[in-house]
Amino acid sequence: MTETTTPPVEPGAFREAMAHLASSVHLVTTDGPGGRAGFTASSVCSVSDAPPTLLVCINRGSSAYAAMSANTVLCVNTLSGEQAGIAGAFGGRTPMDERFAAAAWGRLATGAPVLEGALTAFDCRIVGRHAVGSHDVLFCEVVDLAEPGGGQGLVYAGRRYHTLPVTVVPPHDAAA
Ligand SMILES: NC(=O)c1ccc[n+]([C@@H]2O[C@H](COP(=O)([O-])OP(=O)(O)OC[C@H]3O[C@@H](n4cnc5c(N)ncnc54)[C@H](O)[C@@H]3O)[C@@H](O)[C@H]2O)c1
Ligand SMILES: Cc1cc2c(cc1C)N(C[C@H](O)[C@H](O)[C@H](O)COP(=O)(O)O)c1[nH]c(=O)[nH]c(=O)c1N2
Repeated sequence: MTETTTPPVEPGAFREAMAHLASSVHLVTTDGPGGRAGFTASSVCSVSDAPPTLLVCINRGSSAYAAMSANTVLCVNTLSGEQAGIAGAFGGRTPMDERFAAAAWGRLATGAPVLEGALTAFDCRIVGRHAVGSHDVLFCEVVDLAEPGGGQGLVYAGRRYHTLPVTVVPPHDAAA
């Protein structure tokens, strides 16, 4: 009997397909005994609102991985359209001190760096993790929120950054 096996999808073909998706862009930051670190992330998703929980996917090869693991806290800083430059700085190969020198930072409950002017920010404790392929999926309980910074969202799609257009919503009676 001849066995037929479906050829696996090549990583390059998967990434090519993924390049069609649009994602919000975040800086995931941490500080604590393992040191200060951060990276640009698009693989971030809401999991639950009770308790409020996000997931963050981090490549175990990332230079931020050891600090994220040791500190067990992180902040998801969601970027606005004016903050594409700092997404580049945190997107790899730039020394950590240079990444953090590119912006102003505060702190909330966990002590993880909170980006001033971020569209929104979620201060989190890492409550679970699951290794999948090259990445760890971090389950992050949200323990504090930043004041919204205002502005339009930054979107990564087609390997480029875009700013969401300003949407003018007509008043209810005008739309009737
Ligand atoms: N989830 C991730 O780890 C992730 C996401 C986006 C970009 N990146 C990295 O940023 C750099 C620039 O990315 P790009 O969009 O210009 O080109 P790309 O062709 O490497 O990636 C296209 C898309 O594939 C997905 N992707 C890329 N690398 C991945 C990985 N290692 N694991 C899971 N998904 C992955 C992302 O959705 C990305 O937008 C690359 O080094 C890429 O690996 C990583
Ligand atoms: C738009 C965009 C989106 C993402 C990334 C990059 C860019 C440009 N990178 C890659 C990540 O930012 C980069 O690998 C780290 O900064 C680690 O690089 P160093 O090891 O520090 O040089 C990334 N890495 C990761 O582990 N999870 C993710 O969700 C993403 N998303």
